[in-house]
Amino acid sequence: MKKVAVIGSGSWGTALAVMLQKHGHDVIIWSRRQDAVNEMQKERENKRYLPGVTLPEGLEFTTDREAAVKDGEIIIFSVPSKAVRQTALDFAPYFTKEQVLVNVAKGLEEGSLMRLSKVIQECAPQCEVCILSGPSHAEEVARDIPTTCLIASENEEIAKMVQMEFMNPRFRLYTNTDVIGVEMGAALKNVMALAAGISDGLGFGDNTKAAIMTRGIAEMKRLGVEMGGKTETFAGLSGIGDLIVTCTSMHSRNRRAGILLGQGKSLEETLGEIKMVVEGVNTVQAAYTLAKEHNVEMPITNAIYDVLFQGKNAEQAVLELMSRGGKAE
Ligand SMILES: NC(=O)C1=CN([C@@H]2O[C@H](COP(=O)(O)OP(=O)(O)OC[C@H]3O[C@@H](n4cnc5c(N)ncnc54)[C@H](O)[C@@H]3O)[C@@H](O)[C@H]2O)C=CC1
Ligand SMILES: O=C(CO)COP(=O)(O)O
Repeated sequence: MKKVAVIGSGSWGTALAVMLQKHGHDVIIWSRRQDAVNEMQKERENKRYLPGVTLPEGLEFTTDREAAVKDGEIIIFSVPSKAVRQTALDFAPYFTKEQVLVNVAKGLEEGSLMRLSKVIQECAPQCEVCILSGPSHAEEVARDIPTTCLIASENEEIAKMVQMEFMNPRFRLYTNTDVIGVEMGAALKNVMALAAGISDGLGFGDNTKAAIMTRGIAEMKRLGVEMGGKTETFAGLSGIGDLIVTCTSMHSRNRRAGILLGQGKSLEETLGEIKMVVEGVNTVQAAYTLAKEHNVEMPITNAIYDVLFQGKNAEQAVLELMSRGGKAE
């Protein structure tokens, strides 16, 4: 079993650390906050981000970057997309070329609109970077609920190594070499989860949700393929799989944010209430810009952009989506 370091002590980083430690790895979590480290050490719980889950014996915590990664053979990056570049730059001097970095954040970099594995690779060119993605809420993975994900890397050997290390009877991993398709699916499904939540918040039904998911995956695929991803990846775990879980689960931060928006709360009020990262908000802006740049039709994305950033009434946005000219499927 390889030693694992987890950078970031939010819900996902903590859940992965708990799961890997319980299944035999030696895991250390790096947090930027000393009070979080103290609490996790003393109380054996991450009360803010993963309440109700006991942190297993042996799981360690630190705020010291060098100490966090010096023995780690696999390093998990689990900070929100907005923090990925700075975190990678801060850690880069301590990484060695033997270490494999696994990004688990789902989003695109604000401004550059880059995929996150590219951002990390740019900051730490000495390391292999791969991606863990798929339908996997932290709240369930931390409780050993059977989950399937994938490890994506153009280097299949690296993907297989991480797959073999991280797999256990409660956490099944597939490999995938379509890094672009995987990362675009992971990022764009959060936009659709906002849409699904808004629909729920407006009081619409299962028909509406099915429409958002089906037409949503169509536009996710259009942009993803235009950017170099493969069509079939969008039918897999990091496409339709993650779309299903995020659009339907009450664990989803993006869906819950959508529900509040649909109920009439402002974006500011909504983010204040969720208290965890809602990646779809930044991704809507990125996807909106990329769709324009690549001349790809993304009606649901555009509608969510208008609701979030142009003050459009959500019900009006739905009406406009439904009243577009007739099309062939
Ligand atoms: N929570 C989940 O079930 C899953 C989350 N993800 C992705 O993982 C990423 C992290 O999400 P969560 O753990 O849910 O977030 P979270 O909201 O639970 O925690 C965010 C963590 O990042 C830290 N943080 C915030 N700003 C930072 C900065 N500038 N520098 C360093 N650390 C910073 C916070 O202190 C906190 O520990 C996101 O991209 C999310 O989409 C992916 C799969 C599942
Ligand atoms: O990516 C996720 C599940 O696969 C988590 O989604 P949320 O960020 O919406 O909770």
